[in-house]
Amino acid sequence: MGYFSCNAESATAICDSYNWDRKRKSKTRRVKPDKPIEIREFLYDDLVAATNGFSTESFLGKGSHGSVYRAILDDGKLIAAVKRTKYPKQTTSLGIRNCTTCVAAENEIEILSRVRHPRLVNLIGFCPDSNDGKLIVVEYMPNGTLYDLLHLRSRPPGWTRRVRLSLHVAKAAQALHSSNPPVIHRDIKSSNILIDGDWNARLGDLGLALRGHVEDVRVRCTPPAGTLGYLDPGYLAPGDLSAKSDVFSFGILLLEIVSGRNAIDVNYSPPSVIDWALPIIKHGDYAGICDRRIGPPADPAVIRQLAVLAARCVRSTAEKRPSMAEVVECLTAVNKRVHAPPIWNSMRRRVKRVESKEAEHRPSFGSNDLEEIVRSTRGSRRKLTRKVSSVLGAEYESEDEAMIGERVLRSRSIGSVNEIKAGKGGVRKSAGVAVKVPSAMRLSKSRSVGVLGSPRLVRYNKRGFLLESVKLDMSKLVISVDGEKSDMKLLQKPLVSI
Ligand SMILES: Nc1ncnc2c1ncn2[C@@H]1O[C@H](COP(=O)(O)OP(=O)(O)OP(=O)(O)O)[C@@H](O)[C@H]1O
Repeated sequence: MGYFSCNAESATAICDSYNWDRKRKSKTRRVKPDKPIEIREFLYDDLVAATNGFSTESFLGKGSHGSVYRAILDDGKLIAAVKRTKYPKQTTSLGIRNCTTCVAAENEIEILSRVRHPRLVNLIGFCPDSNDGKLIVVEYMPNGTLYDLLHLRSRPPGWTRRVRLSLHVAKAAQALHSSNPPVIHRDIKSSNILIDGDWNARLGDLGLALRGHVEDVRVRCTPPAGTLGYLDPGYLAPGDLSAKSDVFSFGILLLEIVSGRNAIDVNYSPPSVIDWALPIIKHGDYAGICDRRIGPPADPAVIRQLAVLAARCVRSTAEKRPSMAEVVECLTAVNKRVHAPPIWNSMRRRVKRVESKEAEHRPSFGSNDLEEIVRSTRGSRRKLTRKVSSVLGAEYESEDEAMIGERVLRSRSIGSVNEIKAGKGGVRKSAGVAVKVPSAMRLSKSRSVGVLGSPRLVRYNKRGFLLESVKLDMSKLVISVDGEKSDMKLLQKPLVSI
């Protein structure tokens, strides 16, 4: 027997339960009898005491259906969250059926009393005799919402955490979809994802959820609902609803997780994350949708798979979207990848670290027309050698070797410009740039350390610390070295005075 109404005195607190997992019912396995979900009934006064009279100190947040408070119960042994859904004043007992707030509260209790999962914000109990509204007691989530994590924290989460949280949400949605009868959440969004004490994501707020098969009268008669920005555009009438509407909302959430931008954000053009991200993904510029605060993940396959998955979830034809089970499978693979990156990723990360260190010191030259050349100041080669070797994790016997070492390694890691080999003088070409190279001087004279195989001009101070690093546009640049005693000059665009 399940829970039907909180108003009924006889409301049953023990309901049918662990039915989300189809595998549990597989014929090949011995099916254990389902453990009943225990739902507690709380006294109003106990909840008032547990929340210190619904005080501001206990206040956790406010949603469209009421406020949420932290409650200390069972002599401090249980910390829970109490959702206080206030009924509008004009609501009479007859009007409760038409009051969306009342329906949402009833609905949440009814569904959560039948479905339980480690990735959901599970129901602990309720208070049946509150006269001005409903009190729902759910598991307390001490680390806020995914929305806070993505948009309000000063330190944004990294890729490992983002992928892990996405997988948790997908698992929660899959659990709902695979329960019998299925549950469609209808309001998957970052503010409905709560973060528990172990930093796992939990899907909460089942106020709009629908339990039943799509052909059931109740499902067929419930008007569309959801949150703008996450709502499936194909869900215009009750009959359009399917689990794929949740998949759409999840796709938007995934784009939000990857990009760190809101589902609708007027600071972007276009404001809708889907209109903004899809053209970029279609061009194959997966890194272009990454949250700029953290940059793309070390392994490009991670962002590619996330972007492609999100794009599949938000397809306009619902049938073409993957099922939530498929989404879980895909994210499980991405999660493995992001946790155990290939060995070359560590190399890539080290090079990135070097680049970001350079960027910290980079002055703004007011021009983007710069590509890569490397140069050092006089008398600093020994220090430079040390710096380079420490960065690259290798020691070099001589300064010449160090320069060649830096040139080759940089060139490989960036992989964009041809190498210029040290040796006899003459004119060499690299990436379409003519470089006059005097013999011997490049590496043995202290002033100029030569041209490296990457389009960046770097200046060091006397102590060998990086002062500036400038990108150069190789197509507009000619570099010449005026004999053995002089430095390199930029002939066409003297943007940097050395
Ligand atoms: N179980 C919980 N544990 C801790 N804090 C919670 C919990 N549930 C909700 N909150 C906090 O209360 C706030 C309001 O939650 P609620 O679910 O009522 O609304 P919402 O999801 O933010 O908005 P809406 O009702 O419009 O969907 C949340 O943003 C969160 O900060």
